[in-house]
Amino acid sequence: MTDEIVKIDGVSKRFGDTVALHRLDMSIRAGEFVTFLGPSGCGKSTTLRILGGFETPTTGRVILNGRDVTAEPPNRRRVNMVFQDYALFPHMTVRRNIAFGLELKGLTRPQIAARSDDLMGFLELAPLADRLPDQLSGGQRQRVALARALAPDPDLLLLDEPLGALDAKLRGQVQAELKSIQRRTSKTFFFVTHDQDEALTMSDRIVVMSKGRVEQVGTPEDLYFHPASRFVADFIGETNLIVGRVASVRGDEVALDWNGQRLIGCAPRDGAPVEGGTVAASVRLEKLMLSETRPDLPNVVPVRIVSKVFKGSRTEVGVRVDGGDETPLRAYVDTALGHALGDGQIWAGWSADAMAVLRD
Ligand SMILES: Nc1ncnc2c1ncn2[C@@H]1O[C@H](COP(=O)(O)OP(=O)(O)OP(=O)(O)O)[C@@H](O)[C@H]1O
Repeated sequence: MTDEIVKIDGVSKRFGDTVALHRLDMSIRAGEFVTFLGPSGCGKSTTLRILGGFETPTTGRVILNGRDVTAEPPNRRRVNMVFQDYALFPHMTVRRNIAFGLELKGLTRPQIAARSDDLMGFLELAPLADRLPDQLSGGQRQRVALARALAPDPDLLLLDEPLGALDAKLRGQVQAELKSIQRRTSKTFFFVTHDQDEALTMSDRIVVMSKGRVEQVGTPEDLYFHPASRFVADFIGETNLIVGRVASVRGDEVALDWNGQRLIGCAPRDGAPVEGGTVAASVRLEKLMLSETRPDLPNVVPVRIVSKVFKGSRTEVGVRVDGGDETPLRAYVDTALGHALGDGQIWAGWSADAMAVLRD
């Protein structure tokens, strides 16, 4: 990779008997927003701490901008960190908080003032320059923490669940802001979270982790619409899991027998399933179409409505194959359509591309 800024080369980490991270190989491009996503204990913070130099890997190397930094302490790496609680100095003004790292680097006063002013202008903090952290809102504090971390011009910015302390509404705003700042600075962000919404909203690429191993790496769209495993399909968004028998495999196309129906889906990218075996497939709720007339789609099943849950502009409708007793399929439909659909038999349909056959 020509514009590679970080190379994680065979990195693993063991704490006594616990393997926090199995062998990890990965490359990060300059200017990329990469998110490590996974449940508590999956090894994401360990990876971040190894990149920052706060933890030494048991095996492997960390290459930063072409230089092996595995044995170097945090202050010798061009890496900076934004913490969950921002760790702003409470007795220092916004300006001093931002300037602090530059003072440690031994820059001259005019250089420090120029750099701090630049960043405060860029992040719209200038009017707040003389305030103390407790006179700021959560979103403003987040911007100061970012400005302080960006001030020494690091090659890599590490963000460990930095939005965890914000309430849901503010978090949405700050996510958009953070992504926009990352784009405008072209800095490489390594973000850690267990919140799938956050990961989908901001990342160029997401690494889904489970038990110290990478489950799947891909763009948000990739992971959402083409999850490779049951773990990823379950962890990211809401989905219908359809478990069937593999009737045939032709290239990317997999035919499944399910509930007396023949369904067509697409094979996982890392290998086709075995004919005759049992597999699960994922169909997102918004990809399942409901209509009173039979739709022209590769997957069409006759169903009856068993539940309707009002969710504002859309309604979640549960349907069951006519006469079947399997777990209902769920679909998001426009609320007006949800009202219009009656108790009689209707059709559920979806495209082959909307049905991702899963690895396990
Ligand atoms: N210093 C340590 N000593 C012993 N075990 C540790 C240490 N740090 C992490 N672990 C263990 O390593 C595993 C991975 O931890 P890690 O903090 O990387 O997970 P995480 O995905 O970041 O979880 P969380 O979201 O809860 O922070 C866990 O089983 C954890 O208990």
